[in-house]
Amino acid sequence: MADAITVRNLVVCRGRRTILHDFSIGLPKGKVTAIIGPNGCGKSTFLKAVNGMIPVVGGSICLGGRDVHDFSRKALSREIAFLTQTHDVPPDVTVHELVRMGRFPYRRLWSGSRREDRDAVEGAIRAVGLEAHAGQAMQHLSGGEQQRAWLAVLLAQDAPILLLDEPTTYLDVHHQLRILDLLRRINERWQKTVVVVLHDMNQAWQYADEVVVMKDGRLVCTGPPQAVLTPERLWDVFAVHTDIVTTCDGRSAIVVLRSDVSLQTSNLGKT
Ligand SMILES: Nc1ncnc2c1ncn2[C@@H]1O[C@H](COP(=O)(O)OP(=O)(O)OP(=O)(O)O)[C@@H](O)[C@H]1O
Repeated sequence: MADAITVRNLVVCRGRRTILHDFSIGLPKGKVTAIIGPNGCGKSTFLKAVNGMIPVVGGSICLGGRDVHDFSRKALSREIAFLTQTHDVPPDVTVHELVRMGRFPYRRLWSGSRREDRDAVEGAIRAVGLEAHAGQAMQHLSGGEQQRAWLAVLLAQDAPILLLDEPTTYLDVHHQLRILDLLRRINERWQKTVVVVLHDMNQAWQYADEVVVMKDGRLVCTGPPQAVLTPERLWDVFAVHTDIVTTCDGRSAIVVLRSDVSLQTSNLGKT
């Protein structure tokens, strides 16, 4: 299986701190890869580096043999669409106007709105189920509706690689699964490469072809969910006791039994 993104010996620093240490990985083309790891381990930093948004101190990040830093911003946006964790929306921008911004990589100077742009925007709004809100200002939408609007921007961008940083934050459980189903469908129908940061290990278990486990800015391991998300590893990485159970529909799932309370309570008396 070819890699859509090849990362070799990546080192990223923020200020004086090294956040990613000698990080090497291949993210397989046409697959759904979930990245999991504790808060602050460098997941967002990794996605931002892949999207060429932050400087790297060492190593390389290549798309089809070409370093991401050799692409112009517009050319890279035709290859990678990135849904960040937080968003700033200019006041009074409607959902439709926002999603139209996803077509920026295809705009030419002086060209008006083309039919394919309009189709892409309307298709993306439909895909996330926001048709009824298309004319509404973003600031009047709920957190979950706003999140779906941002996802529509990503879909309208129509890049072969989608990077998503916690796309299910703010969503109720129904919409979380709807978004993950949608990503799966997009992946299967158009063979897009999806790389998604998830905190819910069961979502990674169910939706990902590959899971990347990170800790302290380093790669712990990568592989199919069942091989990677073992109770032993989840203990090592998250300090939680888990079990793998069979559900009533014959599938398997991870159950979190308890966290290592002793680790937390032993610190309570310290100031
Ligand atoms: N601009 C910055 N300046 C300084 N430190 C930063 C900056 N951005 C991130 N960091 C630090 O880098 C580390 C990794 O942050 P990052 O956001 O990549 O973690 P994460 O794994 O995505 O965390 P979370 O699960 O909480 O979203 C954190 O300790 C964070 O404080």
